[in-house]
Amino acid sequence: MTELRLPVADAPRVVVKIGSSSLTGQDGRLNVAALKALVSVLADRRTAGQQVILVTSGAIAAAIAPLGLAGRPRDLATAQAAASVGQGLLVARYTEAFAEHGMRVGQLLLTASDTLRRDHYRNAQRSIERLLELDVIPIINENDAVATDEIRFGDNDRLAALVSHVARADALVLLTDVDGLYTAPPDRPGARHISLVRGPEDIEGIEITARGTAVGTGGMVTKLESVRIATASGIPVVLTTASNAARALSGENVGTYFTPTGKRTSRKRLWLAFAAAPQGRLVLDEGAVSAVQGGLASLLPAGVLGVEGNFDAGEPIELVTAAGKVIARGLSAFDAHEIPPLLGHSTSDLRSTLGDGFDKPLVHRDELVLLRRPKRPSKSVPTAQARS
Ligand SMILES: Nc1ncnc2c1ncn2[C@@H]1O[C@H](COP(=O)(O)OP(=O)(O)O)[C@@H](O)[C@H]1O
Ligand SMILES: N[C@@H](CCC(=O)OP(=O)(O)O)C(=O)O
Repeated sequence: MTELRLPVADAPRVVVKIGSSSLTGQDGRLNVAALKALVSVLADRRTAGQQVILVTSGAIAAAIAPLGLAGRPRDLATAQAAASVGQGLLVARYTEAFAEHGMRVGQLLLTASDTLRRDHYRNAQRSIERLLELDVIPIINENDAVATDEIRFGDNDRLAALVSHVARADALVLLTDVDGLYTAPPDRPGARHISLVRGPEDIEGIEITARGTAVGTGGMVTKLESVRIATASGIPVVLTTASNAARALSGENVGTYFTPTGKRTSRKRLWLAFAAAPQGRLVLDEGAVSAVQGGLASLLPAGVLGVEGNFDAGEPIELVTAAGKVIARGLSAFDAHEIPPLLGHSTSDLRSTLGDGFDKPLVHRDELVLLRRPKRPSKSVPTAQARS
């Protein structure tokens, strides 16, 4: 075990996500041996005192053979029907496999909004908490059978990160078919394994693809999105193969380790940063960009050059530099059409000319989330290492 990985080995509560690629064989059928091997590792962790939450893919893949489908369905209706058939089969297998270790499971099927809308979030949180108190292993998948294209993740990577936030987990382990992140898709000659990532700047310029395996969804793109969500909320992530699960959970130096980049953030800020669809933009001058990036300032009309889009007060918008780079997201305090007359004026001017109610920030700092932090001055540890 390495000291760096202690937060995973000692995590009181861990979320483990296993992808479709690790649970299905070449023939598209559920690989029951792989499922049982994972269950055995998780059961050992539970016996050792760690609380375990499993986010598992595999419902659609599990239905390919029984329904006689040629491959993974591409249209939403067939994918939903396949998920409905396969989910039952999948959970039945988990129920049997955990029962062999004397453990019970509970199924939760969530949609994206269940992890982000306030009332749904609290319900999911209460439900997971109670299952854990009852010593039940929560088994979670996306509710594919009812999730429509607009509100669906499609992959389980981002769902796992949001579940880690909902469940206040201490670590997230993503299990897939590659032993971590590489500088390019691993089948590419010269691709090098990366063992440690301390922030987005450590992986700038690496090449990743959204195309996963034949049965997986999202490839490395959604895994890095998941990492971004979890680490920004203070949760360390290990990305490795399913066969390394036991070693990853006990803190051994396998796969890629992503250290936290921030502290646990509120549900509202999480939604703003990762899920909300921005309805417009404010273009900031250089002074406003530095003030906002400093992390403590609200956005005042004096530092805004322009407004784009047609949004209402309270809706999410992007804050961008004059060159169009998005630096933050926030909730607008004004309707878009109210903003142009305010631009360039100080709040005291606005109070004297337009009256109370117009002297407030366009975006209050409590409703603002930075998306890019200024670069760290230096790196002391090389992170991309040649594969041995
Ligand atoms: N830079 C990269 N490093 C590692 N894997 C990558 C990279 N770019 C693309 N990939 C691909 O991502 C795939 C895993 O994604 P996916 O098939 O969606 O898995 P899962 O079903 O486990 O979610 C790997 O098989 C790998 O080929
Ligand atoms: N919810 C889907 C999972 C979608 C999927 O394949 O996700 P992933 O394994 O993260 O690429 C299922 O159970 O089939």
